[in-house]
Amino acid sequence: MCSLRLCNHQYADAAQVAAAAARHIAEVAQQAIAARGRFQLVLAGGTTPLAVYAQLVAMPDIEWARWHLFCGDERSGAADDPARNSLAIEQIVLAQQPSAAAQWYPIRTEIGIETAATEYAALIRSRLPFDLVLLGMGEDGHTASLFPQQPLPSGLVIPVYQAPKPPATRVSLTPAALVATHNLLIIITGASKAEALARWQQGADLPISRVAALHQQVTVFCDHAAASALN
Ligand SMILES: O=C1O[C@H](COP(=O)(O)O)[C@@H](O)[C@H](O)[C@H]1O
Repeated sequence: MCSLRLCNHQYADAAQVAAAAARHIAEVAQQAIAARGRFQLVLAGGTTPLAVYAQLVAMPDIEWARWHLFCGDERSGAADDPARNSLAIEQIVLAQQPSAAAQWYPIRTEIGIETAATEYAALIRSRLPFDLVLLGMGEDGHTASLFPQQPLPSGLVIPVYQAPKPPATRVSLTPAALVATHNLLIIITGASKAEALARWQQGADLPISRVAALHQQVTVFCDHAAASALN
């Protein structure tokens, strides 16, 4: 058990976090499909979740044709830009599990971030609530493309300008959209995240803490390295 109240599952390393997160997601998927006939999953960007996705596609008994895959945020660029979160998801998930492709909803930043944000808001409005939103956390406490020192956004999806982490222009689901979900799972690994995780524990006003505070039951999986500065 980790001492951050919300960090309720601590594992030895990033590989164990990925395995546990994949098991958790698969369990929630089974329950959602039994209850509602489909599983609506919002995928996190960045590098941390890639090992989770690799674990998921290798799992037997997953009904990929019933999985509906959304993105929590996207970086601007062409669809095949290596910086795009969607490209990694397509290469890891859809290349292995093509039956999920018909229910795959990337944020199309190639059409421009304002238009893409408007388009994605219209798409998800009719799909809420999600079944599970998966989030990572950056070294500055950002999550999705919600960065510190930005005004609290309204609506469901926003264009982001001047992000401190490249690329500067992005599209992000807002806190209101990210918490419109039955389950919220946050994964945090590595020593480079330790300071931000400790700041969250101490009550700092970070995007990750703002989002987590809006959901009643947040699950956080972290590894020992990320938890190393917690009290
Ligand atoms: O830019 C982003 O960063 C965060 C954290 O990424 P990671 O590589 O440190 O895991 C990620 O959660 C977000 O979706 C992404 O666009």
